[in-house]
Amino acid sequence: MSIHIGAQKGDIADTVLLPGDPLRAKYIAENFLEEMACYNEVRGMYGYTGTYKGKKISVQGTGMGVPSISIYVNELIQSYDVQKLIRVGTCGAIQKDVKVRDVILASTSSTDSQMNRMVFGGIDYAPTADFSLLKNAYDTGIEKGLSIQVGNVFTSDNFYRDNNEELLALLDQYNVLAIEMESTALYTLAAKFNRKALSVLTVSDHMITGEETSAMERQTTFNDMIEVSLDAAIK
Ligand SMILES: O=P(O)(O)O[C@H]1O[C@H](CO)[C@@H](O)[C@H]1O
Ligand SMILES: O=c1cc[nH]c(=O)[nH]1
Repeated sequence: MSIHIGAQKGDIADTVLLPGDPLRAKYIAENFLEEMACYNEVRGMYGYTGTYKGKKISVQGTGMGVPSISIYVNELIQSYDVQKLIRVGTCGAIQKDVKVRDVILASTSSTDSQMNRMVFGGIDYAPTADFSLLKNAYDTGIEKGLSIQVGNVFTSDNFYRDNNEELLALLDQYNVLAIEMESTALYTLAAKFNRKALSVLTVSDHMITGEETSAMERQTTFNDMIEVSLDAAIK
């Protein structure tokens, strides 16, 4: 057991999907995994292990924001030796040609996260996706005929920002596709421990046009993202 995950070693697969919302973890386990069992209920942050197309896969909620996902990624790697970590999250689109329900593969992530500043000080580290996972996910998405975008996302410590309009204009100008709150931590920790990581994101709302999905849709569905992630994980 680790501090925040009540599993024994061996209960968790070496590949783990990571939704921010623990109820999305439950949805994925119940709808996509066979022979699944719940290994974690600590803090309601559900974790499940099952099989997908015969391969052992786990899915673990991470909570929202860099501090929360950092706890789960650290423990999954250091206590359970997890090798491949794939975030299955939601994001708000910035670019006009990115539409609600599109799937984004974050090749890299920019950030205002204080946690990375504490690690890197004055250096601008570039958190980066694992290329093999990114390629597998991209190829899978194209095979499925999805509207799939690859690029830079912005990981913010802040959901409600006072300077939102200025920030969106700046990120738009520099071709950032969308905003979310965890990818930088995932990529930075994966690099630190030499693991493979990818963030697959569904656009849940558009920050320029105001179009959005329902809370229920964010909690469940988004099946394209889940299938792309599971198929990329086992390729
Ligand atoms: O849907 P999840 O994976 O939680 O991701 C996004 O949604 C949350 C904000 O509503 C943040 O965690 C953000 O990154
Ligand atoms: O962090 C996030 C996630 C989804 N939508 C947003 O606007 N921000």
